[in-house]
Amino acid sequence: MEEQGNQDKKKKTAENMNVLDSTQTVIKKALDKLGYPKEVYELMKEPMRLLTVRIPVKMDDGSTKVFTGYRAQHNDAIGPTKGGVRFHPNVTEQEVKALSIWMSLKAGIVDLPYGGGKGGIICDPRNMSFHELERLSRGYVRAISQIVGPTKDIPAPDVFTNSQIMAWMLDEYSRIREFDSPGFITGKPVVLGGSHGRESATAKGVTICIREAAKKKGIDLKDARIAIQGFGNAGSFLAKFMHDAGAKVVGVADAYGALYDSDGLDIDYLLDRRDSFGTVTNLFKDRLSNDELLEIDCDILVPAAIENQITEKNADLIKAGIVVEAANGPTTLQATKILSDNGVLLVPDVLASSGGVTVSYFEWVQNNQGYYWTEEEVENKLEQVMVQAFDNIYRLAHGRRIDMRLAAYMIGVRKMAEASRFRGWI
Ligand SMILES: NC(=O)C1=CN([C@@H]2O[C@H](COP(=O)(O)OP(=O)(O)OC[C@H]3O[C@@H](n4cnc5c(N)ncnc54)[C@H](O)[C@@H]3O)[C@@H](O)[C@H]2O)C=CC1
Ligand SMILES: O=C(O)CCC(=O)C(=O)O
Repeated sequence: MEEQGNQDKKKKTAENMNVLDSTQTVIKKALDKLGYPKEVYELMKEPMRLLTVRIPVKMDDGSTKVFTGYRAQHNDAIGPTKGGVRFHPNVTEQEVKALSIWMSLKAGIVDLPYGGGKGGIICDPRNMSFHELERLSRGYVRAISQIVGPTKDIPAPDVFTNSQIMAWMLDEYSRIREFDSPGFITGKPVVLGGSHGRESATAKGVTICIREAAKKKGIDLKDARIAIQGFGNAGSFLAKFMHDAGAKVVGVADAYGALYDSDGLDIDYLLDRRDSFGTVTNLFKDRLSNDELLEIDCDILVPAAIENQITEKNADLIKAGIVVEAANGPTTLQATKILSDNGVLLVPDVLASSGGVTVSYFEWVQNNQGYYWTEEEVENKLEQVMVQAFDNIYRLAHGRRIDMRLAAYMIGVRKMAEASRFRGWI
């Protein structure tokens, strides 16, 4: 089946699609607005540490394949670094670096005692067997074991990784260190010390942001029309929460195309039929393209898949009045400006998707204290954190007449800059 990524077509434009470059641009603006000297930007523009590893894996057919992986640690002035591990064919060093910076910003925004980290392996798990994936996951942990750990850098799930992969990684780490160490990783199965509510946490956080943004725009969520690009962990739970809230989910997309129904899709059926990689559209003949999904008539649009989906090519064609970024980096800077000029309320990734790392933090705290919370406790705490974070950023954006992305970066970098200064690094 042909993947519908529209990357190649988009690369031909002059628009800057380099996610690291774009992030650096906004970090610089945020630090300038906060009045920090240029040394602070020099420190923050790149991760402090990046490890590249080569992981040999015995494949089921007896051959050996060598995979390239990365772990980036952006800044550990506040505490251990933290962030997911992505298994995807398009993983690059630049992407992992940008993703680690975004994790630092998220930690600042929701006030967690962490810096940002992120990992990735160039691979396509959709074409690998269960056992090959286990060997790859364990090999990655062996390769990065020196720089990670519960007080150093704590991995978690991201695109095409899940609680099973976290379980193998935990087991491998515990074997290397010769003690059981649940706080090494989050997003684990609950029976291995995972937190209730972590699986749905990213989507819960996005749901709270949608609710708050809808209030600002005077949109009633009941009967609001929503389109979601991505039907994996973030996108599928979100579809369920929106459906349960009475909204009409009129469009969903995965890597192979999109489904649309102006009367609302049958979300329970789609959830039942989707596979573990968030694929569901392949079951239908009548599909739209991913590009078409972004442009459908709806009130709320949620990119929940990969980077660089909303660009200067399609930003003007977006009909939604609210765009909430569940994915990391789905909108280019040029497109951010176009949406803002068009009066679209854009809730940026570093805020909207921070529910995942927030509950990961709760998981780590529960592991450290050996005392576990109910799902209700987790959800109440997440609600408080997200509402506060949304309010801080919305108020700053309005007060300073800037877009919410810049406001989020200003709030996200501040504590890290202060901690780095107190440590005497800058
Ligand atoms: N899982 C988590 O806790 C968090 C995830 N995120 C972000 O949310 C986004 C989605 O992540 P998950 O739902 O966890 O991943 P997932 O692996 O569960 O699902 C990924 C979805 O994206 C689709 N997809 C993959 N390649 C695509 C392409 N080239 N074009 C269009 N769609 C494509 C897949 O078909 C699938 O539906 C990512 O940007 C991730 O970094 C952000 C914060 C936390
Ligand atoms: O749960 C975590 O620690 C990290 C989640 C993540 O990778 C992200 O927010 O992009």
